[in-house]
Amino acid sequence: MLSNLRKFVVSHKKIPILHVNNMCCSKMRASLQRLKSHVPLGRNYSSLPGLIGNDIKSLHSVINPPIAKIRNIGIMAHIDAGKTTTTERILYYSGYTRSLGDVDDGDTVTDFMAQERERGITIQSAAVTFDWKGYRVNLIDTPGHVDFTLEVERCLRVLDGAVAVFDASAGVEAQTLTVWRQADKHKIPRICFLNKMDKTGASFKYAVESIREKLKAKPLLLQLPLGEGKAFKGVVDVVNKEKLLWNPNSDDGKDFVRNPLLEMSDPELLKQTTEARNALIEQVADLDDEFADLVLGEFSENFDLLPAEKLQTAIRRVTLAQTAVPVLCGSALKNKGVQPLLDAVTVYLPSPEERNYEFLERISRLLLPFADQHIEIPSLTAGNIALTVGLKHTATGDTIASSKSSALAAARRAETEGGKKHRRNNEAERLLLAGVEIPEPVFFCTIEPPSVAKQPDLDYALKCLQREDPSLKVKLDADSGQTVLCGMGELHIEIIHDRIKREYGLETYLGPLQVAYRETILNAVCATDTLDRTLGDKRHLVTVELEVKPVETASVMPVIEYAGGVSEDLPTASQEAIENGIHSACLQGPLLGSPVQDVAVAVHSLIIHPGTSTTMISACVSRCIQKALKKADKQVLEPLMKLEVTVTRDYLSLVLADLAQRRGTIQEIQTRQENKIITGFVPLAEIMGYSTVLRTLTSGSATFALELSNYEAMNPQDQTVLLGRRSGLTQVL
Ligand SMILES: Nc1nc2c(ncn2[C@@H]2O[C@H](COP(=O)(O)OP(=O)(O)OP(=O)(O)O)[C@@H](O)[C@H]2O)c(=O)[nH]1
Repeated sequence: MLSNLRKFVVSHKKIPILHVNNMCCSKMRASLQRLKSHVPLGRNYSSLPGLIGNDIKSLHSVINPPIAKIRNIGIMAHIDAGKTTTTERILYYSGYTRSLGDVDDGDTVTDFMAQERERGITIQSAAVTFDWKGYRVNLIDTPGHVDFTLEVERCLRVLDGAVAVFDASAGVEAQTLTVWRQADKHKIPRICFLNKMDKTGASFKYAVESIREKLKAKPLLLQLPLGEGKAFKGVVDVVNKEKLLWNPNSDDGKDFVRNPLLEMSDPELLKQTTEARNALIEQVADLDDEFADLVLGEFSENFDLLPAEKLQTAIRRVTLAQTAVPVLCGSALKNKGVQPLLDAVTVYLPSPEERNYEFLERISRLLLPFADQHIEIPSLTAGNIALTVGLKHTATGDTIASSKSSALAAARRAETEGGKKHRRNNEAERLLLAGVEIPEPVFFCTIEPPSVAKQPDLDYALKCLQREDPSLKVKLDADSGQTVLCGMGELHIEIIHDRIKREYGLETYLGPLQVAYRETILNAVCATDTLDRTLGDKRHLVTVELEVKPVETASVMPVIEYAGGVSEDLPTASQEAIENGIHSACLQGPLLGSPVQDVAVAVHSLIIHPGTSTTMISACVSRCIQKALKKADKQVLEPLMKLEVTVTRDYLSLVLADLAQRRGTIQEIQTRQENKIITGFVPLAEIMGYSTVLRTLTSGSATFALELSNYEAMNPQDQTVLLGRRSGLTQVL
């Protein structure tokens, strides 16, 4: 079966651990089918002579470059900053494609899912491999829309470096902050690319300032733009004091000249560049002691004498140490500035051996990804990214070892290095790659197959999609027996629905989209319960006395406490049964059947008759908690979203008035060039279908980004309305 394609990273280190990640799973499935029938994508891949033709020999010679010459990088940004367009240029200049793809024409290499091409957005990450000036670059284009945050996260954990792309007219936008934080978490060295320098309103200074202020990063200005907006024609290389000008008559941007800045021809620009270079040298010297010694010793009198290579080496060190980020600029759409960006990737971002991965070596079937094409290869050296097929029991986030003993050995080593204590029977679990953090879904809706006979097919499709995308949750509604989809947003659920149709041939029906509420209690309540049941000749008897009380954890995992007498001599199996009972009871609150958040459960006493099964213990505890929750004063919590709307001045008051009607609270209104940026909070229930409303209100000129902030207590009136609607059975929002 081809349904189990998985992606992994192979390490340069000795430990045979395989890191599995299923990026591109469905894409690769599509590609395999496409490859079989030899239907090209309408793009020319002839720069890979002999490769797609299964010529393993010729391939072998190109797949194993020295590790120091490998760069595994991701491209990340806010939606629409231009990642895909930049990637297209990169592929073109590296010789991977022969023509320039265009997002707006729907013919890019990396956005090859039908939904991506139709909507002009990236949904799944796509991997491509190409060479640039003797370096092997494995590049992953990640989605920018907030609904697909998890996809970005699972890419980041296997990457060595990243290029953060910004819209130079907007600077740091909401989703940039999210991906930046994710990259911080995975300690990914980065380069910033200020794209869209050709756009009206583009401002290098503004964008750099926003990197400094919002991302709290130290930007290293390696370039200065030559003109902005319509006047943008090239860049100045600050490190080398050179001017890079693109030929205005060249329609693909391949033709550009690099000339040293001279006193005679460019006195003003030379002065400006020298100042920028001196500032850069001082900034790097502040961050790197070795460089500071060099600069203060040999070159203190005249920074002009400092060779560019020495400065580059120091910039590389601070980039790898993540104490600063190199900043470059250009316009991917107008084909300017992409080649120097590629140079910077090879010069400043790390090779796999400069990162602390400890992965492994071989697997039976290996594929090298070229977006939606792939080539089977016999083996791969460490440090590369590839795909594998046929893993039936793995899912996103798994780490695979070649053998249990190697995993244990590696775990032991990790333990020694980490210097932490660990339980013996848990050794293998220790050697996991940093897992992906799966965000909680905020929307749900029912999904029905076209007929009852198709239910197994739907279950299968959902199972496969969930393995690829753990942010999609599927559950069964115990009352109605319906399948329920839980997702990250309207777009997320829409795409899943569409994929079930296109990839699994099933026309399904979605129920109305509903908000995933939570519940909590406002006071502490005690309850007792006894379960006495005789099954066959066995008597099961349990009596429990417990207390549920409010605590502030912002989590649906209840805090569990035992009174002194209870925990003594409590067998592990009984303890597990109690905790299972507690957890299952807290999954369905008494108000809406939603998960209960912010509670602690204290077990005061427990009497178990000998021979009572653990299932009965769980059932008794669960029933007792339900009883206590019912008695308590209860509160519905609703998802509160952080909202950022970018709108022109003319429409500001309209948008604000509309937000007020949606129970929105405004945090601040900033001015960014001609635009106003509104940031605030609004309940999710009030913001469904907002994209259409905003488009209508502002004649399509405004954009917005939405992110879950927290769960907030609903006010009593709104709660009464909601409960009233729910008791009338289905709530339609
Ligand atoms: N003016 C200008 N427009 C650009 C530039 N780069 C991209 N665009 C346009 O910006 C829009 C978004 O470009 P994409 O490349 O799809 O952006 P993206 O970041 O990949 O978007 P997602 O994948 O959906 O997050 C398209 O209409 C592009 O034509 C640029 O350098 N200048």
